[in-house]
This record gives sequence, structure tokens and C-alpha cells, in this order.
Amino acid sequence: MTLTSLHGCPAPAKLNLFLHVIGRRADGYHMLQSVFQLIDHGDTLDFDLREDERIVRLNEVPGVPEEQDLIVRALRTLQAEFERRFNRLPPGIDVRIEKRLPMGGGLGGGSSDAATALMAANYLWQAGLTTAELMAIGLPLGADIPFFLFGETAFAQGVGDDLQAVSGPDCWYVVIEPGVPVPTAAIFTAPDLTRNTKPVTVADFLGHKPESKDSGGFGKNDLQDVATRLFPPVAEAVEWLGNHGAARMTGSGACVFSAFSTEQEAEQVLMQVPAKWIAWKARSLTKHPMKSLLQINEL
Ligand SMILES: C[C@@](CO)(OP(=O)(O)O)[C@H](O)COP(=O)(O)OP(=O)(O)OC[C@H]1O[C@@H](n2ccc(N)nc2=O)[C@H](O)[C@@H]1O
Ligand SMILES: Nc1ncnc2c1ncn2[C@@H]1O[C@H](COP(=O)(O)OP(=O)(O)O)[C@@H](O)[C@H]1O
Repeated sequence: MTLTSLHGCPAPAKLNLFLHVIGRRADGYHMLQSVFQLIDHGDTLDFDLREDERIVRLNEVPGVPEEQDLIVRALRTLQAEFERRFNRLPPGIDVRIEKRLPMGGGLGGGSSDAATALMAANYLWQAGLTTAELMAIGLPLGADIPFFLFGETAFAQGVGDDLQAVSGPDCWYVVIEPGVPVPTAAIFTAPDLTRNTKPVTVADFLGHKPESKDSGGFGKNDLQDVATRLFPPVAEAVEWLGNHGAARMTGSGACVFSAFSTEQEAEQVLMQVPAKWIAWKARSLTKHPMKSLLQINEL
């Protein structure tokens, strides 16, 4: 039996437990080291095969025109790859997005949506691309897309595309949305960005002591100083959450998180978050939920 729709597909957020900038390439892109952690809070997507060959987004996403949406672009790229391989276009897809993740939040929302769309379409079209092949399609669209397709806690290097599975802490996070979108380019072009952090190894990360009273307990986010200087609401959120645990920014911001061993501890802090901010708690995930849903086991 062939399926014609997949509804309620999860597109989880990620947190960067640390993020080091260790250099800059000749093309201006920055060489990073980071640990990416999936969490159980995110967007939800519905996919329905169409009678024609169009890729259509059914709902509005504020600030993101349909043609620029990473989901639409990812599906069109995969559709073209399908045509190249099988000499026919697969059916089009209607996509509906329930957006919960803030834009420019450092949670990887757009990239996660695109990764979920690639997994769903590969399944609905029975295209048979491997995860590595989907990662190659996703990378030019967004540096975080390969991680979401990889689908496990990962030590990332390069521009985030060189990934190695690691075990992350099993814990609860409180995440604050400071209410400003942070454009990634503004952070990377700042003259005062630290670009020379000494490279670390996976063993350094795995050997660190979690009790060292820091979110994730290892390293730092090199983008945080610039982001807090340029976007004062981010600084305010770091300061407030820092009074309740070790607080750190994720990605290029704006969101700020702190780790707790139990849900109760996270709940206690969440209850006290000032009403001007959206905040929530989420648990670490060891595996992308789409992998279990679609029974993808190959990596
Ligand atoms: C730094 C991370 C960590 O997860 O931040 P978040 O997006 O999650 O916040 C990502 O790798 C972000 O990757 P991605 O989301 O693809 O970045 P883009 O918006 O395409 O990048 C915008 C601009 O930032 C700069 N840029 C981006 C990534 C990188 N490794 N070096 C850079 O110098 C480039 O000038 C690029 O044109
Ligand atoms: N489906 C999508 N959801 C969110 N943002 C998208 C999407 N498609 C394209 N974008 C663009 O990607 C930018 C970065 O958004 P997002 O990935 O959510 O943040 P971040 O990379 O900071 O985690 C947005 O400002 C938006 O212009």
C-alpha cells in the first residue's frame, strides 16, 4: 500500500551545548566546533501528495514568503533530483506548517522544517535516497540541515557539516525567547567576534565534568558576547536565567537556555520567568522522532 499523506510530522529544535569559532575560511565562512542537541519542542508539519506536480505551502508564515521558505526550496531540490534519477517528476506536495519555533532564535527552526520535509518526501515518493544523499541536498540550503537529517546528538565541525555521534546529557532545559530575532550574518560580521578559540576534541567534550555548573558543562558560546552587545534583550535573558542556573545562548541567538537534572527543577524556574518573555521546558532527545516514525535505521 502506498501512503499519500504524512500528518503531524515533528521538526524538533536544537540547542548548541557549546559553540566555538576556531577560524575563518577564505570565502569568509567561519569554522566552528559545536555539540548539537535535539530537544522535544518544535514545529509540526503535514504533507499531502497532490494530483499535479506543484509544491505548495498552504499557510502563511510571517516574514517568510513561500518561494523563500526552506521547506519549499528543499522539496523542489529533491523533486529535481528525483527527476534526474528516474526520468519523471514525482507528484507535488501540499505542506501545512504549525510554527512554534521563533525565527532567528538559534533553535534551527527553518533548517529542522526543511530536514523533516526531506525525510517525509523521500518516504512518500519512495525515492530511496540515503541519509548522506539527503544531507548533501540540504547543506547548500542551510548549514544546520545536515545535522537534523543526521538525527542524533552530534559533535560538529567545519561549517557544521562534519558530524560525529556523541552521547549528550539526559536532562531538562528551560529555554527563554528574548523576543528579538538575531540575524546570523550580523553576528559573524562583527569585528569584535572571537575567531581563534583553541580546537577541542570529542574526548575533551566527553571527558568534561557535568557538575561544573555550566549548561552542558563544557566550553562556551563564542557568538554570545557579540549577540548580547548588539541585542540587549538577549543580555537581559542571560542575566535573569543566570541567577537560576548556568545560562547560555544557543547558536547565533537569540534564545537562552539552562540545563536541569529533573523536570521539577526546570518547572520551578519556568514558573518564575517574567511574563514579558515566552519560555518553555524541553527534554533532551537521543534520536530524531522522524527516524522512529519512518523506521529509518541506516546511520
Ligand atoms: C551558527 C549556527 C549554528 O547552528 O547558527 P544558528 O543559525 O543555528 O543560529 C549555524 O551554523 C548558522 O548556519 P546557517 O543558519 O546556515 O547560516 P546562514 O543564515 O546561512 O548564514 C548567514 C551568514 O552568516 C555567516 N556565516 C554562517 C555560518 C558560518 N559557519 N560562518 C559564517 O560566516 C555567513 O556570512 C552567512 O552568509
Ligand atoms: N520554514 C521556515 N521557518 C523559519 N524560518 C525560515 C523558514 N524558511 C526560511 N526561513 C528563514 O530562515 C531564517 C532563520 O530562521 P530559523 O532557522 O528559524 O532561525 P535560526 O537559524 O536562528 O535558528 C528566518 O529568519 C527566515 O528568513
